[in-house]
Amino acid sequence: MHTPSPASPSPVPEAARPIIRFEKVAKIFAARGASAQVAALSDITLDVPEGAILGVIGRSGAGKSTLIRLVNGLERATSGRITVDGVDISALDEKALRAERRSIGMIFQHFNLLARRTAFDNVALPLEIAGVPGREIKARVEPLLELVGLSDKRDRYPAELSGGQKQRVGIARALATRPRVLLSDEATSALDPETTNQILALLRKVNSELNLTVLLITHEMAVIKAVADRVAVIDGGRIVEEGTTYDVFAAPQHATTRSFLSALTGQSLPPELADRLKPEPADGRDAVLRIVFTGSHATDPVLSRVSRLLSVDVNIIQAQVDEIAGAPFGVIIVSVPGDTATVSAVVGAVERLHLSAEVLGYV
Ligand SMILES: Nc1ncnc2c1ncn2[C@@H]1O[C@H](COP(=O)(O)OP(=O)(O)OP(=O)(O)O)[C@@H](O)[C@H]1O
Repeated sequence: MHTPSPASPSPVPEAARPIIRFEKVAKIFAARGASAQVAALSDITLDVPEGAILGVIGRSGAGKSTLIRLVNGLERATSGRITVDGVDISALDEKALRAERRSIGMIFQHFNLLARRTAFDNVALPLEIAGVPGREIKARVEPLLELVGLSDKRDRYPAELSGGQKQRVGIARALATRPRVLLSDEATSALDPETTNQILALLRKVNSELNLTVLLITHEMAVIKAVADRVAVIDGGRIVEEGTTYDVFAAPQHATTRSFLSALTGQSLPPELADRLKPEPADGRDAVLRIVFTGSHATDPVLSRVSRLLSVDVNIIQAQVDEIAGAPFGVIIVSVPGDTATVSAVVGAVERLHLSAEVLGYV
């Protein structure tokens, strides 16, 4: 049951310098007519390390779009500071902001291509606006079309392209001015799963080949799992959890994170079992445990060791081995006899093998 990720991310050193920084940022939308004011973001402090792909995940209305739009100045912060490569975006006037946007590429859910321009001319547009001479435009656009795999579609109009091809044009256009960072606003939400994986693989490719930092927003944990080195979970305008994708998947701390993770296969219980699960132990009930296998221990024969060591029957209910950020990751749901002594012996034995075990309930 191995789900291949689009590409294996290369680890970003923990100590990489932050290229995008949010420092105590708040955004309040003013009241209008009968609508009250909205605190869209509160106390956001977040670093995006250079060369990383950081994914921000949250439900509808959590503040994701507002957060990403602050980075290229499409929204202005009410308080706090946002810097991109040391430049304080919140302090720029409109003219300086337009110049700065050349170093901040952006791609969109609905691609935002100009219908009357070919693929080539869409990619060329930001260069035309920047006053780059025609010959140089050609020399820059052609390799970009090649990079995104669209050389043979250069003269096609958006209406003649598939969703995935349109997003490839969007990516090439975002890269035209050689940005240092790329913002991705739900770039795969309008695409089917296979095309989503291809576009995520392309993002990973441009991230590693161009050392481009990517800040993406999404409402899908599968996107985070496939492509992000780090993840920030946003809820009600606040970041409730942040860390490497691997650590957050292995040990989610916040209820919102857990609920996003439960949508991924292997994390949640089969519904029939979930319905029967009781919070308290009782005579004759078995305990249901979730054991998470990570890193170098992901493929250890832990269950047979625990079973042999403690002479306990370990019954596997569900098992999945996967890959997150290029490293193996497994989730196994088991049941064991539910008496307190056995449960704590099993949990202790699993933890001594450097894995984590959580009692989900009793059946
Ligand atoms: N221009 C605006 N004026 C007033 N309120 C706004 C404005 N833009 C966003 N909001 C409010 O700010 C909050 C956060 O919105 P935002 O669009 O950032 O959320 P989101 O996480 O991107 O949601 P979705 O996934 O649905 O796009 C919401 O309550 C929204 O109604």
